[in-house]
Amino acid sequence: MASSLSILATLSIIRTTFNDLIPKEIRNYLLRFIRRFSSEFTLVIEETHDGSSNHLFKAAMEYLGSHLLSASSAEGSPKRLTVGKSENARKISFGLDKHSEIVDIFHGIPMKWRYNADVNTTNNQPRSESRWYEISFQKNHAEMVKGKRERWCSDTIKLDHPMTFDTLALDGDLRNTIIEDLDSFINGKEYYKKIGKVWKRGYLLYGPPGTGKSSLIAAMANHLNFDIYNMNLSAIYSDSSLEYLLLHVSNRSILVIEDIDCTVKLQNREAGDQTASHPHGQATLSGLLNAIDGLLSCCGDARIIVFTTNYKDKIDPALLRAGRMDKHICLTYCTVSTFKQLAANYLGISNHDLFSRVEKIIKEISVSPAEVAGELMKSKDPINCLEGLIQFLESKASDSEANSEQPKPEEEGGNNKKQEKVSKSKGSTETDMKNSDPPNHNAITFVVVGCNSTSVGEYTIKEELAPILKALFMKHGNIVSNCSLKSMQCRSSLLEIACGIIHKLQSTTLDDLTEPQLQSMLASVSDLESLNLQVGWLHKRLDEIIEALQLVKPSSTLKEDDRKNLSQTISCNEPELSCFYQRSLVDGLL
Ligand SMILES: Nc1ncnc2c1ncn2[C@@H]1O[C@H](COP(=O)(O)OP(=O)(O)OP(=O)(O)O)[C@@H](O)[C@H]1O
Repeated sequence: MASSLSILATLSIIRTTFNDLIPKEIRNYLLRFIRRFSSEFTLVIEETHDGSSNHLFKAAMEYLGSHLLSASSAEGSPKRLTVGKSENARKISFGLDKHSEIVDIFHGIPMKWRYNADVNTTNNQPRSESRWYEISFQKNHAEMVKGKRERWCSDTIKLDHPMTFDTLALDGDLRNTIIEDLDSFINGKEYYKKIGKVWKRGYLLYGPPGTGKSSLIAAMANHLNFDIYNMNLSAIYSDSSLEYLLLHVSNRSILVIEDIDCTVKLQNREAGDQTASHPHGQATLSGLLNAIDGLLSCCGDARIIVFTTNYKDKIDPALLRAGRMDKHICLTYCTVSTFKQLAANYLGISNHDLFSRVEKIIKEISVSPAEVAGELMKSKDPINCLEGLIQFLESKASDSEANSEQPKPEEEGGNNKKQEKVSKSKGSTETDMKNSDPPNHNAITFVVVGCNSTSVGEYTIKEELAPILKALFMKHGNIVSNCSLKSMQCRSSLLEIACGIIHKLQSTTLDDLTEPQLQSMLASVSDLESLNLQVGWLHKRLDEIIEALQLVKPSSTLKEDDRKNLSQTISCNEPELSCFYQRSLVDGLL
């Protein structure tokens, strides 16, 4: 199976490139020409392409490296193979010797692989070596191979985008914070090695549509000179396909999984049926988690993985757990500062009499940078653009005024999902979506989830917390069995509080937690204990996290001497401790 997928992958990438480079008419002509005069079709994959290294060549090499030994037992296979192990590889890999061939069977079709190498000379002096693979198969199988490849083609696309940190409008310190984070990651190879952590970084970008999540990814890639691989999870039909694709993401690249909340209904790890929601099967949550923690981790140098979502609350907490997504970055509606940056970029002006009118409305309504950028692109004349923008903003303001006068479905007791989405994003706008606003660290939302409930055994709990409750029961048993409150409804609510706290810990890094937040969680846990819930383990973990927080946060109330004492007691230095807790706020808890 893996072998077939690998061939599919390699061929599909080749086909994508072939299709990209050669116009359709010429392609059709070439195919007709080949069909008329030859019974064999050959694809040539050279080591370099357009002056830079060819990913397809690497993919072919890796595929052969891991499959040659088994294929070489077939009759007529070459008697010589090359063998080696590169610095970052986990196992030995094999290669075809120069000018040798091997036949691999794919869906019953023989595919002939040939490896060639030639020395280029100038004035009879050897200068460089050209290497290439040839894959040949019978032309009458072309349609079948095409059909099999189709679904792969859309899965992984390498993107080029001109956005940079100079052209991306970001509020306040966000730009510098992100650049510093990227730089410290990219320069941190030795540091990661020293602390025994895989050299990878995960970012979660969240915020309403059009606030620049994709643009930020492009700016990150351009800053680091990384490739971008955009993966559409809903088009991946199995974990092994996912695994294969991830294995073939090159080093120094950003793997992007956009709209993680809605592109795919990843099955929960506890759910047994992994194919129910898709007729062809589907990548699972555990497959993705394995890929992030395992595969992606061990095969290569610097890797960045980025998830984007419009609704952070809808993401499975397991994906948000600290250590998987190291940084959560909130992108927000347009502020005065982002508007000024956009005006400078698009219109080349840093001030104008009309600015004050734009700024006044922008402060009052939620408008995305994409919407503002759209207006600023409508004319070459700055005044026309600004007047158009003011008109647009005014009509948006009057629309939102009219909407706010309509009774909301929730107020009417309705349960309309679409409306729920709208009111949720409006809520976010008013609270934490403006990236200029300081984060409200003391406002704890334990349960930041939707309103659908589900049953876990005899208890009813918010759908999003169900996986946590199941894991909690597995590890700690029925913690409410001795509870002094007897009704299932009350017990369910208490379980929801405990799960809400765990959800919060799972989805936050130590950097983003404050002592008052933790003290408030601790107070809730003490209340639960006073009602005889068995949550001593959670109490203990919160105590540990508070200690760690005091140690790693210079702004905490701990005096320097206390900090040193604490550091000695825990026998861990500050960066180690910070790093440890980034990934293990909840490790072992469930
Ligand atoms: N912060 C920004 N600075 C400059 N341009 C922006 C910014 N945000 C959005 N834009 C413009 O709006 C367009 C759409 O933005 P982008 O696709 O990055 O938003 P998004 O948050 O990824 O949207 P979605 O959630 O719908 O995928 C971009 O191509 C860019 O031209």
